[in-house]
Amino acid sequence: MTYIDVDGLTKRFGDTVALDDVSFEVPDGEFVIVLGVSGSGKSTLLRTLSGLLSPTEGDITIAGEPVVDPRPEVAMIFQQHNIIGDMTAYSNSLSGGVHRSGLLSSVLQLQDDEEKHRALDALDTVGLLDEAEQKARSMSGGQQQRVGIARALVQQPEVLLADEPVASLDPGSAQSVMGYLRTASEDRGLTTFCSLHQVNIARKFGHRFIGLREGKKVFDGYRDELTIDVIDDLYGDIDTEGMFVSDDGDADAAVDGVAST
Ligand SMILES: Nc1ncnc2c1ncn2[C@@H]1O[C@H](COP(=O)(O)OP(=O)(O)OP(=O)(O)O)[C@@H](O)[C@H]1O
Repeated sequence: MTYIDVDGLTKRFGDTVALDDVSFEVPDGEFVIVLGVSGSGKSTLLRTLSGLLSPTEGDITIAGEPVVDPRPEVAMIFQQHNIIGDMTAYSNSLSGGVHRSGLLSSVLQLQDDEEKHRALDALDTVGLLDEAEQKARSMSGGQQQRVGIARALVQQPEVLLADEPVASLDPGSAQSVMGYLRTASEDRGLTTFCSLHQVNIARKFGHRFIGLREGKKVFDGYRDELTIDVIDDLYGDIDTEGMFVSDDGDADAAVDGVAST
C-alpha cells in the first residue's frame, strides 16, 4: 500500500530549480536512501517531505494526508546532531516528546512516566542505555548522532527523515550509526528516507534508492539495480570505482553485526 506519494514535485528558489518534477510512491515501512552529488536536491526533497518547505508545484501526501506543515508523525534527523551538549543523553532523548507533551513540560521535565520510559527505550534501541546519564558534550560524534536518533524516536514518528546523518563521521562510526538507524526503522516499522554521500554505505544499508541529478529523479530502484553504471550516471566525472564494492553489502548481516557490537 502506498504510504508516501510524491507527485510532480518541483521546488524553485528564485532561478534555481532544486527539484524538477519529481514523482514516486513509497509503501509503508520502506528504507529509502537518496543519492546524488552536492546540490542535486537531496536536502530539499527531505525538507519538503517534512513540511519544512512547501513545494512550488506538485503534491506530497503521507498516509493520504497532504503535507502542508511539519507534523509529529514525521521526525527529522540532521547532520549536525542538533542535540544540547550540556544535557544528558537521557534529557536530550526525552526532549523528542516536546511535540506531544508541550514545551513547558519539556523544559521543566514534567513528562509522564510513559514518556520517560519511551526515552530510555529509544536510548536502548541505539545502544546507549548505559550512557543515559552522560552529558552529550562528552560523547563521540557517532554517539551524539545516536542520541539524535533516540530523540527522533521519542517523537513516536511513522516517518523518519535523516538528512546526511553520517556526513561528519569517520567510516566506522558512520556504519555503526547507519546500522542503528536501520534497526530502529525496522523494529518500529518506520518508513525512512536517508540522504547519503557515501555510496558504499548506501549500498550496505539501503533497501530502495532514489537518485537525483540537478533536481531530477534519474534513478529509482532496489539494491540489485544500483549498478556501477547507475552510480557513474549519478556522479558523472567523479571517480566512482572506489565507491562501489561488489556484493559485500548484505544489509541484514551489516545490521546484525552492528547490533551485536
Ligand atoms: N534556501 C535556499 N535558497 C536558495 N537556494 C537553495 C536553498 N536551499 C537549496 N538551494 C539550492 O537548491 C539546490 C539543491 O540544494 P540541496 O541542498 O537540496 O542539495 P543537496 O543535494 O542536499 O546538497 P548537499 O549534498 O551539498 O547537501 C542547490 O543549487 C542549492 O544551492
